[in-house]
Amino acid sequence: MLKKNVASFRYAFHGIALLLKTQANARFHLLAAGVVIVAGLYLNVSTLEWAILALTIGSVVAAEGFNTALEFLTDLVSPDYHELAGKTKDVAAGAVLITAFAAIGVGILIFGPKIAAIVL
Ligand SMILES: Nc1ncnc2c1ncn2[C@@H]1O[C@H](COP(=O)(O)OP(=O)(O)OP(=O)(O)O)[C@@H](O)[C@H]1O
Repeated sequence: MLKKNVASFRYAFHGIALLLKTQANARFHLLAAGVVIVAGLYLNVSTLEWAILALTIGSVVAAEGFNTALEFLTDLVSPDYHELAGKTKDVAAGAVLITAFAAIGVGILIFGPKIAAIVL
C-alpha cells in the first residue's frame, strides 16, 4: 500500500518535471510565481492574501499542466489535422489564459494598494 503511494508520488513528480522541461510557458509561470513570492515577502502580505496568492499560483500552474496533458493526448490520438483536435487544444489554451487573467486581477487587488502606498 505504502509502496504504491510512493510510486504514485514518483509518477506525479515525474509529470511536474516533464511539464517544466517541455513547456516554456510553465517555466515562465514558475518564474512569475517566484517574483510574486518575493514581492509578497517584501510588501508584508497578510495570511489571507498569502492563501489567495497560493491558490492563484497553483491554479495557473495546474491549468498549464492540464493543458500540456491534453496536448500530449491530442497529438497521440490525432497526429494529423482534425477540427476537433484543434478545438481541444484551443479550449485548453483558453482555460490557461482565463487563469492567467484572473491571476493578474488578484495581483492588482493585492499588490496595487500596497505599491500605491509606497509610490504615492
Ligand atoms: N492535430 C491538429 N488538428 C487541428 N489543429 C491543430 C492540431 N494540432 C494543433 N492544432 C492547432 O494549432 C494550435 C497550436 O498547436 P500546438 O500543438 O503547437 O499547441 P501550442 O499551444 O502552440 O503548444 P505549445 O505549448 O507546445 O507551444 C492549436 O491551438 C490548434 O488550433
